[in-house]
Formats: sequence, structure tokens, C-alpha cells
Amino acid sequence: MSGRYDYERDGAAIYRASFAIIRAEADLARFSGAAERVVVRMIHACGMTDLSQDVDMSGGFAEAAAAALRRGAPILCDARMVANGITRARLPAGNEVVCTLDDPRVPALAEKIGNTRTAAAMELWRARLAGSLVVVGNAPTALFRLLEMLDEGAPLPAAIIGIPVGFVGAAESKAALAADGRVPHLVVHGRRGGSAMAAAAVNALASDSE
Ligand SMILES: C/C1=C2N=C(/C=C3N=C(/C(C)=C4\N[C@@](C)([C@@H]5N=C1[C@](C)(CCC(=O)O)[C@H]5CC(=O)O)[C@@](C)(CC(=O)O)[C@@H]4CCC(=O)O)[C@@](C)(CC(=O)O)[C@@H]\3CCC(=O)O)C(C)(C)[C@@H]/2CCC(=O)O
Repeated sequence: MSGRYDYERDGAAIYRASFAIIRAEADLARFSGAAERVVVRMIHACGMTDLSQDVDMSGGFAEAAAAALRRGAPILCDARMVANGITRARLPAGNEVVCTLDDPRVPALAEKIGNTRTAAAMELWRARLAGSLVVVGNAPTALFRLLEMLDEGAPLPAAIIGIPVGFVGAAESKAALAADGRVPHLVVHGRRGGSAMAAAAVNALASDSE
């Protein structure tokens, strides 16, 4: 050991210790298998062991999302922060990770539909939506717009991770997804959520290893 601070320097050991602390402190009784690993990794990303009480996964969500990834489904993300947080080396089929927010058509599209840029960026997902894994970690308007697109007959994704964060529309958009029932889903009810947590959920689903 060198330096005046005594701290763990081994990355693998840090992960092992973190996951052990989470499993000791969090109430994970409602979850098993892949679903449990998803919740553990989401807690790992935010540091809040009470998060598990707000997690709502529809039956078969983890299996449907993991199977879609193994089939090579694209991962459609609302924000670059979500896309950048996904560990490419864990993905089982070299899955394409897509964020259309920077597409030059988006600002005009947002103006035209009278919505945010993140919501407008969803329009550019249509051709890839069927069987995809959708991941909304930031923008409530994106999640609302996705549900509207499904109402309009857009193809169904294989699974939706809907965990936007915030104070305006976040809780409401997640409640709407949970009530919708058309697609296997993961939500965190209330204000909590965010890009790091959403990326962590994908990373947990992408591989059996922690
Ligand atoms: C209202 C918005 C919210 N953003 C939140 C939190 C964070 N956003 C960050 C950043 C850098 C981005 N947010 C945008 C998506 C931007 N944020 C919005 C919008 C104005 C509307 C979305 C909505 O309400 O549904 C949205 C712009 C838009 O027109 O869609 C972003 C695109 C803005 C930009 O840089 O142009 C950008 C995303 C960049 C990317 O691709 O990754 C933060 C990092 C804020 C910061 O800079 O401090 C932070 C990240 C949180 C996270 O974990 O993802 C809220 C709180 C989610 C908020 C929506 C709800 C609310 O209560 O206000």
C-alpha cells in the first residue's frame, strides 16, 4: 500500500463488497434470478438501498428483455447519457445502441409536433421498434410519447425500461407505463430514476455475470 489513505484499490473487490452490502441491506425478497440482479445493479448505480420498494417489474420482464438482447435486439435510448452508460463488452450479440437525440431532423420535428426534443427523437425509432429493448432514463415526455406512438399502432418493443427521473411528469409517465400492460416493463415508481440507473439495468440484463 502507498499513500496516506487506506482504501480498497482492487476494482473487482470493490464491486464484490458493494454487491454484498446491497444484498445485506436491501429488501430483495420480491425478486429472484435476473430480476434480482437488475435491482441490485440499479441500487449500485444510485446508492439507495430502499429503492427496491419502488421497483415494479411486470411478470417475465427480465426474461423477455434478456432474451431480446440475446437475439440481437437494438437498444433504443432516450438520452446519450443512457447510451454511454451501457457496457458494450457485456452485450451478448454486439447489439446496436441507438440514441436519435442528435439527429439533425429532431429540432424541426420537435417544433412540428409541439413537444420536447427527446419526445421528437422517438419518431426516428419507428423502423427499429419491433422487438427492441427501449430504455428511457431521463425524459418523461419521451415515455409519454412512446405510449402515444404505441396507441397509434407503432410496432411493439420486446420490453421497456421506463425510469425517467424528476418532478414534472416522471411519476405520472411511469404510472402510465405500468398501467398500460402491452409490453413487459420495468419502472421505479415516484420521482427517482435516471440515466445511470437505466444503464445499470441494461448492464445487469446483458450478462449473467456480476
Ligand atoms: C425537463 C428536462 C429534464 N432533465 C432532467 C435531468 C437531467 N437532464 C440533464 C441533461 C444534460 C439533459 N436533459 C435533456 C434530456 C433535457 N432535459 C429536460 C428536457 C428539457 C425535456 C425532457 C422532458 O421533460 O421529458 C430535455 C430537452 C428536450 O428538449 O428534450 C437534454 C437533451 C438537454 C440538452 O442538453 O440539450 C440533456 C440530455 C443529454 C443526453 O443526451 O444525455 C441533466 C444531466 C441535467 C444537468 O445538466 O444538470 C440531468 C440528468 C438526469 C439523468 O439521470 O438522466 C429531468 C430532471 C429529468 C427533467 C425532467 C423532469 C423534471 O422534473 O424537470
